[in-house]
Parts: sequence; structure tokens; C-alpha cells
Amino acid sequence: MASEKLFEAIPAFPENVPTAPVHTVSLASLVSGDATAARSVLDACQELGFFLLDLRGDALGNTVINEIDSLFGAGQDIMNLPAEVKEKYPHDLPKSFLGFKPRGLAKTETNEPDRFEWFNLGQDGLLNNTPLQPLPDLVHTHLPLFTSFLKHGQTIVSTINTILASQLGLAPDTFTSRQLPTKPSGTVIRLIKAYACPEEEDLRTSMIHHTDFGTITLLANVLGGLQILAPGKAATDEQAWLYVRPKPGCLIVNLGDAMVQWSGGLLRSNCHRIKYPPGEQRFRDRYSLAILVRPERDASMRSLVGEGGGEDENLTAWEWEVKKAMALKRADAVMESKGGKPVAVV
Ligand SMILES: O=C(O)CCC(=O)C(=O)O
Ligand SMILES: [Fe+2]
Repeated sequence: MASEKLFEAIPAFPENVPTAPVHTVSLASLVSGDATAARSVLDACQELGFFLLDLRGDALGNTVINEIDSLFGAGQDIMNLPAEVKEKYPHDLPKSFLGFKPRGLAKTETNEPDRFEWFNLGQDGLLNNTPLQPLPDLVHTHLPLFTSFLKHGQTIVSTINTILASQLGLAPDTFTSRQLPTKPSGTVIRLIKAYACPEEEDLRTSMIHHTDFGTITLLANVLGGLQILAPGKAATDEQAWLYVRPKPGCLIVNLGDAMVQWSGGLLRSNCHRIKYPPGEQRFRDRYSLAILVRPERDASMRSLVGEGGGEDENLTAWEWEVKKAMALKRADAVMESKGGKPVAVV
């Protein structure tokens, strides 16, 4: 998450809206090997699949806070490029989801057009695993910043993955060795612009509820609007959707479906969506920034805990992602939270 500076420039998140009970864990304590902090990461990743990571007090964390501040500025300019520029760099679905997605391309739960645009910048091009995707000049000028943010984010992801593997009694590199940033994957940096919601008819979902496909997502929010579904509740129950309150200096971390698959269901990927920002915040356009980490393209999706034997055991990450994307396209995918059983911690 960004520093205090960006939070001071927006209306405050109201005190009276129900928020999700998301734990905050400090990066500095994780890096120092604090056992209680490591245990809270595991608990959070089993109970809610979401936690806040406080970057303050850690040298890398402070660098990332500054990078996020800069990228919020750059990201706003990029998302506000003229439509005729963005149109030149569209998604090429289903082959590639890199580039810009225009507003309204997807639907929400109520079959209304979505209210957001995104831009996906692939890790492979940034780290020279493959040629760079075609990009507008403005993005080119910010490539050093994006690349630095990606590498730093990947270091944080690796810290979390190592802790999760160790807590589950697996070899510490079990998860990291299947998502090396130097290997081709679907990992992206994502910029999102969800449009302001000034009118009565705008008080609805901007991005449909979903779970992330990949392993770990690092998300920087300043305006509220992200909601997570309370575990055990139905997505149709509006009372069960709880806002995540963004906190200065903290990243929102959530697990995706690949971690559920690898952990044989022990870890949780939880449904979330973008709703209109609460209170006075809804009158602002909402920008967010994320790194969505995916397994290496050729990684096996075999479960690494328990008996295994599920239908996806023999797929590579790439085959698995294509299968999931096709199911979403056919709209027969059930968008529900996955995984999250209790575990005996070693
Ligand atoms: O912008 C946000 O807060 C959430 C975005 C999200 O869930 C996604 O891009 O997968
Ligand atoms: Fe998401």
C-alpha cells in the first residue's frame, strides 16, 4: 500500500461500514524469523486467504512503499491515456491477457457491464524471459520503475511462500521453486481503474466476484471498494460481503487457486470483488495496483500434500490456467472460495 501521503489526498474510509477481520502481519517480523508472525500468516491463509502485510520498519518494505507511491502517479496517467492509444494495445484473448481491457467487456453478477478497465504488464517481458509486449511510449518511460517494483514484490512473495511451506511441514522451497520469476509464467503487474460511482445506479459491483488463479497476489489499495466474502456464506448474501479497509504502508495479500491446488486444499483462496467505495470515497475514480503471481508455465499442478488424485493432478500450470479460463468463458465455473482446512502445524 501507499504511504500516508496518498491517503491524505482522499476522503477518509468511513468508520461505520462493516469491514472484514483481516489480520495485519509485519514484514520486518517475518524477515527476522518471528515464529508468532509466521504462524499468523498460516492462520490467515487458512481462515480468510487474506492478510495485510505492514511494510513499514523493513528496508525493502520502505522501498516498496515509495515505489507504490510513484506507480500510483504513473498508473493514473497510464489508465487515463486516450482511448485511441489504449485501443492499440488490447487483450488478445484467450491467447494473452496482457494489455488493456476496456470498461464493460465483462459482466457483473447482475449481467450488467463491469465498471473497470485494467492493464496487464507481463513479468516475462520485463525480465527478458520473452520479448517485451507491445506498449505505449508512456509505459516505456516507466519500465525501470515497474521492473524494480516487480523484483521487490517477488522477494516479498518468496518470503511468504517460504514461510507457508515451512509452516505446512514442506521443504521451504516447495512453493518458490515452482514459480521462479526467471521462468515463463502468466505473472503480471496489473493497474486497475474502477470508475467513480456518483449516481444511484452506480451503487453496484464494478468487478465481478472471483478468486485469483495464481499463487499470491500483492495488492495496493488507497480507496476502499475491495470486498471479501465471509467464509461459509453465499455470494448472493449481500450482508456477507465485507469491505477491506486499506491501511497506509500495508499491502493486501491474498492467495489464489494454485496454492489451494498445491496444498491439497489446506490453504484458502477467498472470493472477492470490487464494489463502489464507501461513503464520500465513491465520488472518486479508484486506482489500484497489483502483482498477480502465477506458477511457472511448465510447473506441475500435482498436489504436494496428502493423497492427491484430483482431476487436475497431471496438468501443467499453463494447461490448468487455460482450462480454468475456458470454464469462465462458458460461464459454467462456480465462483466460490476454495480450500482452508485446519492443519497440524509442525
Ligand atoms: O482492485 C482491487 O482492489 C482488486 C482487484 C482484483 O481482485 C483483481 O484484479 O484480481
Ligand atoms: Fe482478484
